[in-house]
Amino acid sequence: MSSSASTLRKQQLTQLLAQFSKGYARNRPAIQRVLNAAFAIYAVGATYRGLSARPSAPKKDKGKGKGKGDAKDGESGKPPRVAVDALFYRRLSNILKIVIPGLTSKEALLLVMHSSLLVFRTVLSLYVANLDGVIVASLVRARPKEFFFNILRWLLVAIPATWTNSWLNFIQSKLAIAYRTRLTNEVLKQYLGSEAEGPDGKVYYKLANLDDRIVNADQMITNDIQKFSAHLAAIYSNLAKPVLDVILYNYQLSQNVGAEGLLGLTILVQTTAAMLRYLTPPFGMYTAMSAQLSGSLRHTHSRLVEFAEEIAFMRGEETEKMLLEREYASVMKHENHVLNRRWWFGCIEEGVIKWLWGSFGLVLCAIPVFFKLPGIPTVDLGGRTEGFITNRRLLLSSSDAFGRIMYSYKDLSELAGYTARVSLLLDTMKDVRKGKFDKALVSSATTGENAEILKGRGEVIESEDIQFENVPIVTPNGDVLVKSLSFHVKPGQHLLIVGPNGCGKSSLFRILGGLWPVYGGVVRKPAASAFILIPQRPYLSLGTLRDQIIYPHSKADMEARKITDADLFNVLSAVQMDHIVEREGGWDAAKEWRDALSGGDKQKIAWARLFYHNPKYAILDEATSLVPQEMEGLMMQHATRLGITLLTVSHRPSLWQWHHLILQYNGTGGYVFTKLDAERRLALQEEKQALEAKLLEVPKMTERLAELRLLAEGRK
Ligand SMILES: Nc1ncnc2c1ncn2[C@@H]1O[C@H](COP(=O)(O)OP(=O)(O)OP(=O)(O)O)[C@@H](O)[C@H]1O
Repeated sequence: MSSSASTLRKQQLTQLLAQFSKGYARNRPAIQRVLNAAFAIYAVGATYRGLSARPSAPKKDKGKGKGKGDAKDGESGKPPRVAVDALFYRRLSNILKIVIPGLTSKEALLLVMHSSLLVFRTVLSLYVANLDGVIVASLVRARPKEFFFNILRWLLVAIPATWTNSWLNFIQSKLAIAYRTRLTNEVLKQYLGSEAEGPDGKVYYKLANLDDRIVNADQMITNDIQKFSAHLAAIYSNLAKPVLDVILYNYQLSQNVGAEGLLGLTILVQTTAAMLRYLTPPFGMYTAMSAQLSGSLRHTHSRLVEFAEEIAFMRGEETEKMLLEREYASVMKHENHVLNRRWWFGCIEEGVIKWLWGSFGLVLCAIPVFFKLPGIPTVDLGGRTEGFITNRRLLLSSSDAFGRIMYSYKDLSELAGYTARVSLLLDTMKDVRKGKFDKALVSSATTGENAEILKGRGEVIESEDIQFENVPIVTPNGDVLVKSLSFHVKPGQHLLIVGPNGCGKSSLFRILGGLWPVYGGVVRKPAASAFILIPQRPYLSLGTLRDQIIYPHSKADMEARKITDADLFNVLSAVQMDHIVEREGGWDAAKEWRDALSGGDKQKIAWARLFYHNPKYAILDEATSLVPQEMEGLMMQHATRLGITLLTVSHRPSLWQWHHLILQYNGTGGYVFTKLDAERRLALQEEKQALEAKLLEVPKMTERLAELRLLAEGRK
């Protein structure tokens, strides 16, 4: 009884299975369609999930401004927090708005061309995969005519294929250049924002002096932007094309071997891919760190070039070498570490992507050979070979495309690294333009009255005169040099500023020039264009001799002012430098003027520049320290004759006679502002010096007196 029941159950089961396979075979085309559609959705979804943001790590620096945390991490030697996360996509989308400003922009057009070519290339590849199978089949079937005809087709396909690849590379490079240009233009616009923008300008100065976040802006603007652009241009083809390829190749493959096999293969590939992704080292962080370290090394080298003379005289070679070696060693340590991680990751990657997935694929290609698939007719040896070759090629292309999606995660991480660097630059510039600075403060800045001063903001009002009313002088790191400074200078009244080193004499000029913020009180002053500064070591630009005198004007500006070379010659005569026109080879001679002129000559050229511009006010910061006294007198006289009001910092008493007012700092936060009676002051100075000289004699005289006393007493 029981055995007949089990036989019945078996029969029922067999019937059920037969019904199922009949039903499956009947509905297979529909099932295939569903599986294919599911695969396409899955491929896009998996790629999206793989590339989409993981939640950013929580910020430790709560309360600080946006971007500050990253910046601090980046520049303080700690690894910057860089990953393919929400923060990366936010940063990237901000930068994308700059590099692709609109749908009708050149960049958008290039992207459309690029995408069309990518699709075209995939279609060609599908055609070539089929052709490959057909060629081998004609070989196996020993049909020479068919074989040669197919070879001809192969050669004909090569024409658009090679053309497409060349075009793709060309357009990708064009895109990289276009991105770089957009980004560089935007950065330069903000970096060198003109003074017409008022307090928002002079970002290059503020980045270097008022903020600690960026130590090597030059490296970021040149190298990092270029690398970012190249990566961004490449990532599109590295991602878009493989995703398209995976879908199209797999669709074609599923037609040949059945969507079921493909489903199994996908499950296996995805499992190993997840493992691979888990093992991927943080390449984004490595890239950002690498850029930061090499920037720092370059910065140290550029300091050596800039201060070569000073270092040579100080015999500082050993110290500089040590500094350079230390920087280089940090770069190398990091690069070696990255290299090691790349090495072992490369082994695992190739093992999995090429070999393991390759074996899965071969099994898949064998399905139509070993199993009879419903809906696919039985074929001869040639047909089987054709199918195998085509499938294998499709599979190789598909696994190559999938591999590229995997590899592109690495590219994406690197792009995240460069995106972090470029964003740091853009964010810091934005903050600096808004007057938000991030600088290490001195300890006194956070206590008592000083902290109160730092919280405040003063008022700047445009006026003909220069008037400070209760204005504190505060350094960028929060050191309060003078708590409340008040003085008033009218046009024509030359002001002399004196005081011990580091008391804030030049800092006053930085406030006048709009470089440092005003923390309190009221500053009345003309626009920054009414000032010309002559420092002790004047700046000489790249360009011709003429450019040195008229800087920052161009020759066109000069001509627009109706000034000729003959006028410039007169300007040079005023500082007794007219001979250099002939000596240096004419007005259009261009050289490195920093090296071609002596220290005193540079100061005289800067004075000539002052006479050319003829501004309302001249700021002279030890501007005559290297010229003879009689020359100094001539230059002062000429400036006064032109109606330029002088604001002078100098330790030379010979300059006193040219000034009407004096602002004297005492070095401990106090000051005296008064009329300068040069004659009286000189007389007092002379008397003081005479007394000091006499005082120096006192010990000698005391000693001699003691000797004389002994002699007088007859003891010697
Ligand atoms: N960019 C800066 N960042 C931080 N501190 C600065 C900066 N520039 C100047 N200081 C500080 O401000 C203080 C005053 O400098 P300032 O150049 O005004 O001195 P000074 O009176 O002109 O001295 P000297 O006669 O030696 O030229 C100094 O302690 C200096 O360290």
